[in-house]
Amino acid sequence: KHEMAKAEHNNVTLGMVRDSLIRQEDTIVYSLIERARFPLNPPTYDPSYASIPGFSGSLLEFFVKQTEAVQAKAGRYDNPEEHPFFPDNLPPSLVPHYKYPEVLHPAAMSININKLIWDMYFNKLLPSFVSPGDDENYALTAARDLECLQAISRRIHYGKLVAEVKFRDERKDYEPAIRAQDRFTLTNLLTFTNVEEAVKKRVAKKAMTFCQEVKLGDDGDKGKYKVDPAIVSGLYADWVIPLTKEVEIDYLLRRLN
Ligand SMILES: O=C(O)C(=O)C[C@]1(C(=O)O)C=C[C@@H](O)C=C1
Repeated sequence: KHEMAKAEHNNVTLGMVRDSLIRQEDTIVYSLIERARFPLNPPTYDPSYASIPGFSGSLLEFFVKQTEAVQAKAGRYDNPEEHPFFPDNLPPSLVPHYKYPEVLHPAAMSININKLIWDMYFNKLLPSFVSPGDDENYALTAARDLECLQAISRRIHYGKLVAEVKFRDERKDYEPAIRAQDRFTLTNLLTFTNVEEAVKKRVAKKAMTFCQEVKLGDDGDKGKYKVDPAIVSGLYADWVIPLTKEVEIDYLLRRLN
């Protein structure tokens, strides 16, 4: 009974959640375009380059840890949609606590797959969409990387909310699979192949639209993109959608705890 009251009170629908995922596609595509303005800039990631007093690690790690510390103090991680990449030793929020509606099961707090997202981004994605080379803009490079990581992380962890809404809509189907801790059945229940196909197509189309050079007059440069649309749809097919589903399953497995 308590659960029902909560669901009604919060009233989030699958349509609303999907609208947010669609809007987040824009943010992800744009963040990749912004990063692609710079070449790979390897020293950004090289611990022996930075030699920052009192810090051992790369310039990127320094930038991300310091930025997350400031954002934590400003309250960013009070928002259940936000997940830090370095959650250990983050300073507490210094601002008045905003009471976000409690939509998710408390177990949601223990799910953070940013380590996986970090490795995927730096090992697989980044080398595939930036040009090799070095223009020495390391601070800007680190800032653009963090924007990409945060946008991708927010989208993937949104799976918690997607799963919660699906669970509420079809509780009697989900409950037995959760009690049995049956990943296979849960995967089948939460998968909508047609939706996944539409996401991939739409993302490719957005990449084609946002990534083309806008020119007045002749269209001489058609086919030249700031980020290859195939890489963006590949990112979704290989990583974003599978990891969103992973978060959904991780969440559902704990949903009755
Ligand atoms: O829209 C959903 O239902 C989701 O769970 C999100 C999503 C996605 O990542 O885009 C993941 C799994 C579904 O098969 C379809 C789409």
